[in-house]
Amino acid sequence: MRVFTTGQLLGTVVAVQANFYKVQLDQDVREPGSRGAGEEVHLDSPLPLYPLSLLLCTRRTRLKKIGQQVMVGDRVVVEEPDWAGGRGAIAEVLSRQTQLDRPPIANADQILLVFAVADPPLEPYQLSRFLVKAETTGLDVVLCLNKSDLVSPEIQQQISDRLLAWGYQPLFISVEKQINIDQIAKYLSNKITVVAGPSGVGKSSLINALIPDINLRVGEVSGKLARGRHTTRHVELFELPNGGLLADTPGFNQPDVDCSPEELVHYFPEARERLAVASCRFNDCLHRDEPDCAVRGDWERYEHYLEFLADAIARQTQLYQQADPESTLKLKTKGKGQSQYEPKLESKKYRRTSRRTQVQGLQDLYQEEE
Ligand SMILES: Nc1nc2c(ncn2[C@@H]2O[C@H](COP(=O)(O)OP(=O)(O)OP(=O)(O)O)[C@@H](O)[C@H]2O)c(=O)[nH]1
Ligand SMILES: [Zn+2]
Repeated sequence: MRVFTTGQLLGTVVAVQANFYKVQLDQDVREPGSRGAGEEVHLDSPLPLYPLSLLLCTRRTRLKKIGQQVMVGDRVVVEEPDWAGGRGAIAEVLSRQTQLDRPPIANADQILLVFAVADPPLEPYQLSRFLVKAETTGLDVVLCLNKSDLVSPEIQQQISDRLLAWGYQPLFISVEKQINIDQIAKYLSNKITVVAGPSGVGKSSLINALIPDINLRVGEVSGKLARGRHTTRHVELFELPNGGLLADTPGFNQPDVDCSPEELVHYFPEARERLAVASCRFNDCLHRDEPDCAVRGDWERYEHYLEFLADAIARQTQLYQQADPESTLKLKTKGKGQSQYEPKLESKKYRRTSRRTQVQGLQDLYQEEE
């Protein structure tokens, strides 16, 4: 445990409920030999209401005054622990390594994308969409394919080869047959991981397998536990037995890829690979039918790229129109019959999005299914 000064503790915010923050301390203060703050705790005294490594905290007035928000995943300094009551106060928020705004999660390291090889069938286009969406966050993407018990090793090899060409190495698992669950656990250890994937692929089953006592931890939620099904923006981090935290989120079906047309290409590893060794003739190439394009070619997902690009352009046009309905959009024609709406005046609001804003775009991953 990193002790800043006497009485200060370091921990991670694992849940936010109204103005209360559930903070998991870095070390269970009951452990013998742990220092600081724990002096008043006697191991033989009656058990407090709260586990000692978990404190329900408020936010110091000073933080409110400076407008410092506290998010799930935040690393915080806790003061004035009241061990008997399981309470404390957040005095400081350490600077964030990463930040997702929708859902609000600080310091996530990676996205665990869960799909199934069958039941529901693996849909390349849907998978592609999820992958691109995940790439827009800037976090690492771990792809795991569940229900491997339902297809032969030959089929698995075919899927694997295909996805390798996309730039991803899938991990085949089966929650039901307990295949490669320990492998997944290794990937997740000591990291903050956001779980995502369509409905019915086995996310709940996987989480239950990874965290056997999760039912106890989410005892207040009834029915299908821990999936946050009844809340839109509720995010909770669950502790993995071997260290690390898992952000469970509601399922989602077809996430919208909401990036600009220019940046889309960077979310395809295959295209990135091409651009690493060659350049397009034009700086603002959108890789459609421009001459001397380094990206266009016979890679499987090029078709997906074109479809997402059309969406991105349509969305951008709509944005411009919303920004200034009076503005006359002129249809700019490029090369052979290729056309695109461009505003006459560049609006400051819509200049190229920064990496920072890109990182905020997970919203659609977490839209609740109807
Ligand atoms: N054959 C097989 N079935 C599995 C496996 N893992 C999960 N299932 C089944 O798949 C179905 C869906 O599993 P869930 O864990 O509810 O899937 P989910 O992704 O959480 O679904 P949502 O809650 O709708 O997002 C259940 O009937 C599971 O029993 C597996 O490895 N093999
Ligand atoms: Zn190009």
